Amino acid sequence: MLMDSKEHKGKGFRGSFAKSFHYALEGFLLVLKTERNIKIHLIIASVVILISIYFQLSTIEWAIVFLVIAIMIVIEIINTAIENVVDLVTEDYHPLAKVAKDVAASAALVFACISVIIGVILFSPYIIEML
Ligand SMILES: Nc1ncnc2c1ncn2[C@@H]1O[C@H](COP(=O)(O)OP(=O)(O)OP(=O)(O)O)[C@@H](O)[C@H]1O
Repeated sequence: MLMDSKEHKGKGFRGSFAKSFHYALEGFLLVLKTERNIKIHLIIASVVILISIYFQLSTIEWAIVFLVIAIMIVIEIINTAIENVVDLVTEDYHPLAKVAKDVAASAALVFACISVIIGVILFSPYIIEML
């Protein structure tokens, strides 16, 4: 059984959980350090948060803002993982490597477009009111 084999290796639940958390954090820091796109997303997210503070969004609007930011960041993280796996499989040009990377990147593009639409829906009433 899984539990038995883990206990056999001397890894209790807490030990393995702490290790998993550590590796996940390492992964996130690596993405932050190496991926240009994630830096751009974080800068845009900071600007959106400042605008949201200025307009004093409602609780549900804040929840939408954070959800959109979180989904965008998660897509970039998964995209980075896919890119690395593709590079691990082949360093040569391969049509399937191109498909995998381009399709993964398209997820970020599609959600970026959706985010803009959500942003327009969310902020346009505040902007119109200001005019
Ligand atoms: N092994 C490969 N075979 C075929 N095409 C590839 C391969 N590696 C990359 N490409 C093509 O080059 C594009 C850019 O790939 P690359 O690995 O440089 O990602 P990137 O543009 O640096 O992504 P990001 O900016 O998110 O890190 C891919 O979207 C794909 O079209």
